[in-house]
Amino acid sequence: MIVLKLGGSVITEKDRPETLDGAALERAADAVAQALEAGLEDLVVVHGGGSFGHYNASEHGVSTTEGTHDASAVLDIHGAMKTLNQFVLSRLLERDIDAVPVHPFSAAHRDGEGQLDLATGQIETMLEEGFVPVLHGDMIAHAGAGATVISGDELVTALARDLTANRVGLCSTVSGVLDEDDAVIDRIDDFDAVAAVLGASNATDVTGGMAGKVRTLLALEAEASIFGLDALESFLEGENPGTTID
Ligand SMILES: Nc1ncnc2c1ncn2[C@@H]1O[C@H](COP(=O)(O)OP(=O)(O)OP(=O)(O)O)[C@@H](O)[C@H]1O
Ligand SMILES: C=C(C)CCOP(=O)(O)O
Repeated sequence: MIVLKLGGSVITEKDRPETLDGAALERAADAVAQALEAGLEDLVVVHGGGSFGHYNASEHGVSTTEGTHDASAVLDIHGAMKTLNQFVLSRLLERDIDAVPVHPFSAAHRDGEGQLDLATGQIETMLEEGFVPVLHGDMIAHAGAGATVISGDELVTALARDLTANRVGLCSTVSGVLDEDDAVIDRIDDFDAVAAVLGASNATDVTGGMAGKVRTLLALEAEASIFGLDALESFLEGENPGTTID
């Protein structure tokens, strides 16, 4: 089974509020369709926010740790993510992929320690029935904080662990984690060894950019690959492009 994240920085124009990168999303959808046609059976797709969600969250002062009790703020952020989810679903459906939505707001929460609890029974059943579940970064209820943001990266790690994924891929706008000379780092197994080169996103981002991504993926037992859109096909074919986090 593969858990694949389509980064918001790839499928949207991250520096222009609520703007899709239509061409990039079409390319990603083509690569997914090709892999399914070639025999890939179990695939869970997660997408990030890019210019949907992050701007709204930032305007409302909400992040993965700073919550809100204002339902209209929750709906604003959740609504933006659902709009993007609808775009992703429709591009997949156009390619005859049986993609169905899973909205984390109704399927997950954090406890008082910030620990994530994500229901996965419905996702397992969707997979067994031949669907491709498509989740997204979202807002979720958070004990003691109202509701906070959950990133697609956190969802990827929780899904990979709970569904025992064989392969985990994060398709982002960069060809991997880059070092100080902008060369792709082949493998990362220690946060401190690369902390100096890990930055936030270069656009509005409430979930920590590349530093947040690497930290989250290091907590996962399975290996994960971070790569660019050019390498999505090769990842889905079984290669390990970009940076491997283990
Ligand atoms: N060392 C680094 N190597 C690569 N990218 C880095 C590095 N440090 C910071 N970045 C930034 O991290 C960004 C990727 O993180 P970002 O969270 O934006 O990706 P994403 O997951 O594709 O998008 P989203 O969070 O919207 O889903 C890059 O576009 C770049 O600006
Ligand atoms: C900003 C929101 C609501 C979700 C962000 O998810 P990410 O882009 O995967 O970090």
